[in-house]
Amino acid sequence: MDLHTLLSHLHGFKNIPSENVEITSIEMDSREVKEGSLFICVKGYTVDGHDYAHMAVEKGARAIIAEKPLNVNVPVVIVKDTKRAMAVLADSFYKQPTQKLHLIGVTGTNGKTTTTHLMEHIFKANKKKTGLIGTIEIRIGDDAYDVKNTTPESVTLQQTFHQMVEEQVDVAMMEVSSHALDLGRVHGCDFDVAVFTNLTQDHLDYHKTMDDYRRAKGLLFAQLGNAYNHSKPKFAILNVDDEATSEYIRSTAATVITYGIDKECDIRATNIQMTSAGTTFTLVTPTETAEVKMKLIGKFSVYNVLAATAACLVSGVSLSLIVEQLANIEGVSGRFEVVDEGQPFTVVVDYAHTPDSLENVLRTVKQFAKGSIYAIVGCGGDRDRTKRPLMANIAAENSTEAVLTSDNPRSEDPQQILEDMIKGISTSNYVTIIDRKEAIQYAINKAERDDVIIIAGKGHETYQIIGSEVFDFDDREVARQLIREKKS
Ligand SMILES: CC(=O)N[C@H]1[C@@H](OP(=O)(O)OP(=O)(O)OC[C@H]2O[C@@H](n3ccc(=O)[nH]c3=O)[C@H](O)[C@@H]2O)O[C@H](CO)[C@@H](O)[C@@H]1O[C@H](C)C(=O)N[C@@H](C)C(=O)N[C@H](CCC(=O)O)C(=O)O
Ligand SMILES: Nc1ncnc2c1ncn2[C@@H]1O[C@H](COP(=O)(O)OP(=O)(O)OP(=O)(O)O)[C@@H](O)[C@H]1O
Ligand SMILES: N[C@H](CCC[C@H](N)C(=O)O)C(=O)O
Ligand SMILES: [Mg+2]
Repeated sequence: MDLHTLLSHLHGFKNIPSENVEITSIEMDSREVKEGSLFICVKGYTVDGHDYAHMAVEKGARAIIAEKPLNVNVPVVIVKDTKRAMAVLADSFYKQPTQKLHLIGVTGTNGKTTTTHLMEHIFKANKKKTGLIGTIEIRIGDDAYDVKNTTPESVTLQQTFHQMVEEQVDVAMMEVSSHALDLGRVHGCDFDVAVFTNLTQDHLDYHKTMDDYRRAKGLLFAQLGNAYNHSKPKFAILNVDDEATSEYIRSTAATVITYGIDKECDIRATNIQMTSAGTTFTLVTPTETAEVKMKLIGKFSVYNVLAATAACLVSGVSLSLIVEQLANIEGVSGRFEVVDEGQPFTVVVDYAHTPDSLENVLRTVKQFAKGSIYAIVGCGGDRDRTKRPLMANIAAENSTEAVLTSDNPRSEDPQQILEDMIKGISTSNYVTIIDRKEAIQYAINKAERDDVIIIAGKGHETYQIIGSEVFDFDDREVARQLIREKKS
């Protein structure tokens, strides 16, 4: 595509350079630039992409998009906000792929990965080719690709949608993080369905206040229906039991479908019965009622199932197929994943890394545990510090013994993170063990028949980030090995 055609998609933009050039790719990282690239300079949190413009030109960039004049010998197009321009240009370069897909976006503090994976399972059973973008990986059909972020930057995102269109994907579902909404990564995406799971504390390092965080998530619902194709019906699927929903209802032009448990709504679960082996409930929609039986447990799982069900229903899947599929869903990698080596106690690996998710998961364990509960918990470095004392307190209050340890300390001192955590605890039922493997070993050595060990925070992650080094570490593998050692 040539530069002039590409720039014509920047609405109202007049500052078009006289020289036209052929553009063969869009890049925001100078290291990725190839002959023919358009390089977009983005001011980051670590460095400023403008400082890499020369390197980009040396590597073959034919034009630059920047926020200030640059002394280089290729056309420089100056815009106010390169990130937002990048999203629009990427959408145009890849020929508006989201207009050709049925696109479902899921936002909320907890449950995004779980909800999108439930939907993927149901759509696949409905014989649709699926695309999935989120924390664990990108999937197109059955092919998986690694990801760096839950919601990728716009260029990667649009390129992924383009690949999905090429591979004839029918329905795409993605997690939309608050960072992505705030940073304009999904600007220009034509969502057909937007789902809200819940809003509780997280990411206050980035958003500063809960109001800012709530507003960022709300952008998904405000954006819904404002994009290109107004003739297609748009749906906002909202959790009626969450306080933020009333604001999101006001901010969207789409048809609102509410779901929940406690309050009146369109898609509701009643008569919820739970054992350690699974959950049953009656699912009531405006037109149908069905009995759901599933292996997932916890009230939070019922919410995720309702959200996924609502999104599938408005996308044309029958309730009978949804209910049939819910019965055989095993769960999502690293979410309440049981490590079973035949030991007489239970070990669960879970991705709870926020106060609310930790409380939900520990309360669920408490409901069924016959013996002691060991809660192994850490808090990420370079992330929301205010959640540390809250999470430690929740761990101590809802367990027999909390084992506080490291969870990706990154550039921070792990000992300091533990000290931030223990400030929230007023009881004495905790130990601190910096080394995560030793922490897991401590609990496994202590566990007796019927006890439950919950290893929280890392779920599917297969690494531990200490300083700038990334070490192999998989809670499930470490636990498995230690259980075997204990048995022998
Ligand atoms: C805070 C944040 O969002 N950071 C993202 C940001 O990094 P950054 O601002 O540090 O980038 P930078 O290193 O300063 O680089 C600035 C620019 O210079 C360019 N550059 C840099 C070096 C070079 O040699 N040449 C060059 O051109 C970079 O490509 C970039 O365009 O841009 C990177 C490139 O896209 C992202 O990968 C990175 O996400 C990091 C990994 C991250 O941890 N983000 C988290 C906070 C995040 O976004 N999380 C959300 C939510 C997670 C959830 O709750 O599920 C997510 O969606 O993942
Ligand atoms: N609906 C929910 N409400 C509260 N907690 C939940 C809910 N669903 C899952 N959880 C808890 O949160 C953890 C993370 O779930 P999941 O990965 O689905 O969330 P996410 O929103 O994708 O998280 P992230 O922001 O890290 O991508 C789970 O392991 C579980 O402990
Ligand atoms: N997407 C979340 C994941 C946190 C997972 C936890 N293991 C940590 O590293 O803090 C984040 O980057 O804040
Ligand atoms: Mg996720």
